[in-house]
Amino acid sequence: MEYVVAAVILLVVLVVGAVGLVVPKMRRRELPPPSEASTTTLERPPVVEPAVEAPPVVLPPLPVEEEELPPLIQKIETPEPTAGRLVRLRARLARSQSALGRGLLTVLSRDHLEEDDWEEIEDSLITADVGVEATQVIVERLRERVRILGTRTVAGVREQLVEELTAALEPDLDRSLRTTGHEGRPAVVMVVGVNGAGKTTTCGKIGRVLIADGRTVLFGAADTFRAAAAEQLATWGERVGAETVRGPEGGDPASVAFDAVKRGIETGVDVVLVDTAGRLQNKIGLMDELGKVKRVVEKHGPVDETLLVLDATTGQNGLEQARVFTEVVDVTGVVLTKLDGTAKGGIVIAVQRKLGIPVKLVGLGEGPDDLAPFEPAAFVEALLGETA
Ligand SMILES: Nc1nc2c(ncn2[C@@H]2O[C@H](COP(=O)(O)OP(=O)(O)OP(=O)(O)O)[C@@H](O)[C@H]2O)c(=O)[nH]1
Repeated sequence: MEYVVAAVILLVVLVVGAVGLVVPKMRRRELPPPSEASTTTLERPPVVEPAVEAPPVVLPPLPVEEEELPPLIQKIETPEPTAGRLVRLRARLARSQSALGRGLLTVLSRDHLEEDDWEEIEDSLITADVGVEATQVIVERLRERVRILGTRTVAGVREQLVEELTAALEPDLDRSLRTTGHEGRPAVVMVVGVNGAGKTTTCGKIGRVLIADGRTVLFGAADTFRAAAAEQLATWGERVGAETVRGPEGGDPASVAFDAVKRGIETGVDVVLVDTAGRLQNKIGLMDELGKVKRVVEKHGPVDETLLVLDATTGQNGLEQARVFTEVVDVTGVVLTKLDGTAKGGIVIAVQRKLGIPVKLVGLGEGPDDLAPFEPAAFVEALLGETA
């Protein structure tokens, strides 16, 4: 019996041991193939750590790509200061004029100046559009100085030439723009000239000159013949934050000019700039119309400045046009444009001499700030270039 009990106990122990070995193996086989993590989890139950306050994680800022959005309001430009513009733009002039300076100085530096040499000097000046009359005066004065001085150095001759050309440009003329407003009324500037001389462009550039000098401006687009002109002027205005008064295409230019000044009075600007349509001096009807524009504007008060825009590349022909304009409107100043595109810078002397009106501004390129107040001495220096 004892043997039987012992055998049963032994059997039970064996059975339990066998089951203990087999069952875990079976369970493991049922599990999906273990990953490292899952193995760890199975073999080591997770330890519950005591709650500790984790230090704040400071992440570096993510680089944000800034998308360039179109500006809702167009950026208002700050025009270049006007002081020293002519000196800055002198290279434009020198490029096309240096032949004149070189030619004159080469002849003037010769040991003995004969009649032929003086004729050569005259020809150079006439070719540069200085005009016959002015050339004769300049050459006469130079001859006199050379005769008195006797020996000459290149530097000395250059200085004399600078002095004579500057004197021919009448440096004492008042070239300031009359843009001082009146009691409760802005100054009015009218811009006139033949087709394509550069009136609209110049109007825009003058606006920038005035704004650069701290004035407020309103444009009047009285060129109602050419729809693009009003558009062009409005664009100039937008760029510098100036209002433009326009009328219907083909409308009455005098009425647009009148409305522009009226608006200028209401808004209290310093200067109203009135752009007019280009017209040929031989078209009597159009010239009469220009006179009307001026008279209508003058119902508000006198026009302070009437600027005649002349294209320097038209040379002596431009002078005849200019003369007719001075008969119709009282021109108070000349703007000579496109001087960057001609080798005939001497036209400035001829214009002033023939019209007796000061050149107040010169255009030296198509850029918005390529308009400079005219300074005779700086102009002559640029005209002669860095010649030796
Ligand atoms: N190189 C150069 N071009 C200029 C200058 N001034 C004006 N222009 C150019 O001359 C062309 C005619 O200028 P506008 O201002 O349209 O002339 P406009 O007198 O108003 O013309 P109309 O309205 O047809 O009478 C344009 O292409 C201007 O860019 C300048 O000083 N130098």
